[in-house]
Amino acid sequence: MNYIEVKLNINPEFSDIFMAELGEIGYETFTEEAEGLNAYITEDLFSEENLDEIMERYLAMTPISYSYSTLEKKNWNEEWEKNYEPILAANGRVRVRANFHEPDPNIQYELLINPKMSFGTGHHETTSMVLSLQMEIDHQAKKVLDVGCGTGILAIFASKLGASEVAGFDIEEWAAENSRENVQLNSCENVVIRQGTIEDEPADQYDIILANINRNILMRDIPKYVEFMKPAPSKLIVSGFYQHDIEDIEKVANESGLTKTHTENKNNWAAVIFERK
Ligand SMILES: C[S@@+](CC[C@H](N)C(=O)[O-])C[C@H]1O[C@@H](n2cnc3c(N)ncnc32)[C@H](O)[C@@H]1O
Repeated sequence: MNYIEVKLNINPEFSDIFMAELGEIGYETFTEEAEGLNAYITEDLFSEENLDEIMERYLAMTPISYSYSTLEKKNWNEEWEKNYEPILAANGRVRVRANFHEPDPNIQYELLINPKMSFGTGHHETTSMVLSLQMEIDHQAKKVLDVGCGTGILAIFASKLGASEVAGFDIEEWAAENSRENVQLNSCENVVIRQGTIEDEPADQYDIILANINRNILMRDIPKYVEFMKPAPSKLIVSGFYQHDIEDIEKVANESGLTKTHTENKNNWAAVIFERK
């Protein structure tokens, strides 16, 4: 099956919104370029009418234009591979790669992540900082929950670090599907992935909760995450917010009975470990 490559000239601030919109109508993969967003869909699902309908809805808010072309299968693979380089995290102890990259036997942990359209390859500061904070925590025989699992990268790493059971969930169905594919690629048999929010999660108690989401969702949901934490010394690792938001996040966490034990910063992004008192 050939793929259609759609080149969208849009303001990068709108990338997430367009990925969500296009994801709904069958686009599988996205690459962010200097001049906008490239989106890929199989030829049978491509419809210029659907694309125009989305463009019309956003035209009043932001300038948009697009062009498209058919990619032969060979070109498609080249395009995908060209845009995704393996990345090292946690001081070189973790390497995130796709299954078409060569393995590196010198690396302690290799995570196989084919991101499709979900966030989470380790290229983003927040993901790589959470991977690095996970290395600081003993996962052996622990129960772990990954909130907003994206590609499943943090849940997969928890399993590789020795967790006994791992659950992950994401509000987006495509992210849950992509996480399940990546869980299989990494042969992590003790990881289950669900679609939904914390409200949909079956009552359970975890030693470690990972939540790389964003400031507002964390501010709202940290008290709910605490209901899923085992008694002290269970831990919550959060990221997805800026350094200047730490104070607000910490206030909510303190009010829920948590204490900050570690902080990491990279390019203004922050990641924090909280522990139950
Ligand atoms: C910043 S990404 C992080 C992905 C991955 N955990 C990582 O560290 O790279 C946040 C993810 O949370 C999901 N999300 C946003 N709001 C959510 C909510 N209320 N409940 C569950 N997932 C949510 C998004 O769909 C997205 O996949």
